[in-house]
Amino acid sequence: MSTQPGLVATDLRSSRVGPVTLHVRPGECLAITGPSGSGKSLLLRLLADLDPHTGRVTLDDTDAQSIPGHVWRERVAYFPAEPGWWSEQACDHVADTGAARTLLGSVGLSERMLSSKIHTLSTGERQRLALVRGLLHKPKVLLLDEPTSALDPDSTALVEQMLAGLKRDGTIFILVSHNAAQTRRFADRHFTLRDGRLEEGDAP
Ligand SMILES: Nc1ncnc2c1ncn2[C@@H]1O[C@H](COP(=O)(O)OP(=O)(O)OP(=O)(O)O)[C@@H](O)[C@H]1O
Repeated sequence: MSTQPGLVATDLRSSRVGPVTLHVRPGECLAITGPSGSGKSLLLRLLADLDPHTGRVTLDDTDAQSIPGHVWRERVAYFPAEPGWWSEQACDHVADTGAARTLLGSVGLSERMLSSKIHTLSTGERQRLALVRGLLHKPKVLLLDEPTSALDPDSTALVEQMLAGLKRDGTIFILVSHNAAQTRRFADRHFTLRDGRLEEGDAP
């Protein structure tokens, strides 16, 4: 049994962010707000071990440095505000179309979308497809960077509903969002990133 269940960052820092120390427990969502350019995305990238840093990050006592980077990022998945694509065909990004079908439906997308080319999809469709792509690995931590910025209110509600189910099942969330109403709805604790450091406060 882990002695510190959840995601723990200790004295995490890079040239632009930190030191940051935090502990997010299973089923908890921590929201991070702060001015544009304050380093919110960079902090998510440090937690996903995508950029050079010092300090330590563990998930259920497993140190990020003790397992291969791609395995860490399947468990601690970073969803950037602008997802990248490595193939023109949508289906190439989804290994298990059966599992994808249910997830696509839950965020208001049709399975037919998998036969589309990425550049023909709308920004909001790409945003939801990127979410589905990452969720197929069943991550224990979701690092969400403006996850519904391109979505209309109905699609946003669907995405939040799907994410709330994962949260109830114990998935950990760190949500970066300029959408104050969304962070109030979804997050349990609220932080602002100021001068590279996290300050806990009230819901915005
Ligand atoms: N790869 C990089 N190399 C150098 N500087 C970078 C790099 N990525 C980001 N920065 C800089 O670091 C700072 C923080 O960027 P970051 O993307 O984390 O901001 P943010 O708080 O997420 O902003 P926003 O709310 O606009 O998304 C910015 O000044 C940005 O220009």
